[in-house]
Amino acid sequence: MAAVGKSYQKFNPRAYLQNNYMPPRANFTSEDCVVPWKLRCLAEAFSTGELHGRTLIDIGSGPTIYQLLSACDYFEEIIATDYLEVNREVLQGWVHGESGAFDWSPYIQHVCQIEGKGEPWQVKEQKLREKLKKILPIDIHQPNAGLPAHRPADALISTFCLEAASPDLPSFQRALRNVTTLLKPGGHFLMIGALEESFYLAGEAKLSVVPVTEEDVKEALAKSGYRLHAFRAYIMPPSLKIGVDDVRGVFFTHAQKKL
Ligand SMILES: C[S@@+](CC[C@H](N)C(=O)[O-])C[C@H]1O[C@@H](n2cnc3c(N)ncnc32)[C@H](O)[C@@H]1O
Ligand SMILES: O=S(=O)(c1ccc2c(c1)CN[C@@H](CF)C2)N1CCSCC1
Repeated sequence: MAAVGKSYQKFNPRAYLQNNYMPPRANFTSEDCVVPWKLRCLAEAFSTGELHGRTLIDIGSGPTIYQLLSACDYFEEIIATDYLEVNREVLQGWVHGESGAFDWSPYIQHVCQIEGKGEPWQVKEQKLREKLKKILPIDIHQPNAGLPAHRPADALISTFCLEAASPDLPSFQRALRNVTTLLKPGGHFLMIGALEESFYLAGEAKLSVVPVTEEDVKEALAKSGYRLHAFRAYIMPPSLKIGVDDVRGVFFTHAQKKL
């Protein structure tokens, strides 16, 4: 794992955000685009009311918060985590409303629109800032993902982390087992990730990704003691392949840790 950690030392959060979360690659013009698809998967999962409680932990948050927008109405506290201090600092900057922080308002506006509650986006933004109580270091390859002893979380979320931080499939499966120890029995886990991706760029950094298929993800979840509620896949259109990665598709999965 030392090699993975070393490769992340050159990870540039701003380049990463540029490559994946800014127009033209990231756009909301059509519900068929991948960003609306991801946000809709998350909004629908939380709208069932099945996921709620005291604490939600986001595994490998990176410099992004879009993945937490639909969660903030259902949890008292949200804990973001990342391996890199540079990413934790970017998140802290957004929480504090620092000038120069990434503008997530298009994402917040879109989520308010699809949630259909008439919630002003500034209200949701402030709510998430208040709920984002901790931003902690994490290493998914360590027991308990290296987090300090903590009451089991009521739910976990993770987006594009496990496959992007694991050199091979056994490592991916072990990492899932490690993060699962953070989740209470009966707790829910929402994961979004890359299908059959082998690399991605983030400035100077070229990161290796373990290519996973739908079957690989389902098998890993079963091995970690989850019951699968939903699995959806989005196939990346050729227009979105611009060289910053070789992702073939995106998966969304909703799983529940067996009692
Ligand atoms: C592709 S980014 C995903 C960021 C964000 N969740 C998103 O949806 O865009 C992968 C993240 O995994 C983090 N990471 C790398 N190695 C890790 C490890 N061993 N444990 C936990 N996170 C790690 C990186 O710092 C990076 O923020
Ligand atoms: O949401 S995405 O599907 C997305 C978003 C983030 C990532 C990937 C894909 C693939 N590489 C990951 C590296 F691990 C990061 N998307 C890619 C097309 S443009 C908008 C963002």
